[in-house]
Amino acid sequence: AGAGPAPMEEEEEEECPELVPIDGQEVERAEEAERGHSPKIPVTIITGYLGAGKTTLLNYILTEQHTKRIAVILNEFGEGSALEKSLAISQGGELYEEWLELRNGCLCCSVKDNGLKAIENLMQKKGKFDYILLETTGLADPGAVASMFWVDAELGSDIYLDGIVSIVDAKYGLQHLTEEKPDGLVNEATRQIALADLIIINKTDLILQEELKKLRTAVRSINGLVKILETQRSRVDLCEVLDLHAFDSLSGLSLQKKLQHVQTTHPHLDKSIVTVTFEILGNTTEENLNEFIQNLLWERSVKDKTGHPMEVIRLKGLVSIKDKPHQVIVQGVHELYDLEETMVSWKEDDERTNRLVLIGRNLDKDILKQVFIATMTEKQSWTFFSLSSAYCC
Ligand SMILES: Nc1nc2c(ncn2[C@@H]2O[C@H](COP(=O)(O)OP(=O)(O)OP(=O)(O)O)[C@@H](O)[C@H]2O)c(=O)[nH]1
Ligand SMILES: [Zn+2]
Repeated sequence: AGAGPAPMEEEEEEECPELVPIDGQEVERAEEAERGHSPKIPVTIITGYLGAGKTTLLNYILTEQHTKRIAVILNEFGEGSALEKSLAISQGGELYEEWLELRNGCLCCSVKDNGLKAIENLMQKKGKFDYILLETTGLADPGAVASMFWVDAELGSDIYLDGIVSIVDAKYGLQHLTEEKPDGLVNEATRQIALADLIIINKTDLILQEELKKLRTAVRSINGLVKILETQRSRVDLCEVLDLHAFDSLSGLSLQKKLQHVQTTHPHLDKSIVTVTFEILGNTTEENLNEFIQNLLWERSVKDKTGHPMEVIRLKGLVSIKDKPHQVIVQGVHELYDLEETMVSWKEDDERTNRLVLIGRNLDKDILKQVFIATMTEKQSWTFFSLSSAYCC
């Protein structure tokens, strides 16, 4: 197995946006209010294996960030089923804490039925938050939680998913990645890396440079697209963590830049989750693109050479749809996906192209390319599917 691609953050110095001054925010709010709606509130999901440093990161953010009113939702599982969740709100350095009562232990269901409602109620009582941080339990699949917020945004909620941040324990990260699961399931640590929009390798004080390099290579082999930071005590530049806009069309421009650097990776650890990326010139149609994605994510009918269905955990891309003047961003998390037109327009017809990045298992680049090309050229029978659909256990 070759090494992963060169870490892109070294080539591509992404400028850190300045924090918006308060009066700027107020102007923005006033404008929004005039238009009759308040700004949507971002949710950042913070995931990572047990003890990786999630709470340390939350506390760091709460102490560093003074201009935003941040609500923190902790999804800590106790001994039995989690019947309560603690919700902390920070304002001007003070921390309020409340307990949410949840009907069952499943965060995705309970937040949906009850948690989001609880957040809304709380906002009515205490005034709006500017930001929500959600710490998942170390064993959670962030995909389920992410899907929920993502779907909810489509349904007109005033909360939207901003990004998934995964913290990796520098000392035990490699060990977590190699953990065997029954039934050959992908282990949690790997899943958390595959889904992340940002990875923070924390506790670098505990390991040698050589070990850190190994871990970085393993992380990169799983997710060829993600930005990787290394920290101690989860101390990061907040602009690297907050307001990533990883799931909306605003990420169109930055994704375009990133897609230039991402490379297909090679299986590194046993569970062979890899990143596959390819580019195909030309136009596709919305119907054909939907069919391609649905065959992949829903039907699982796209198989590798040995007949195993390809399993996609995360999907991102910029594609060209016939007759659409702008690039279209494709986003997928597990079975959920979404197409959205970006602000980036195609300058000339001869540069129209489709770039996809898939993270998952049994992914075969050549087969994927062929299937994509086929859906571009063949006339598919017209079928109606809604663009995204809610999934929940
Ligand atoms: N040596 C070292 N210890 C750290 C670092 N960051 C956090 N810790 C410690 O690691 C322990 C776990 O950190 P937490 O922030 O509670 O981790 P967590 O991911 O929230 O843990 P759970 O919620 O239990 O899954 C705490 O004792 C922290 O003080 C670091 O960079 N270096
Ligand atoms: Zn559920």
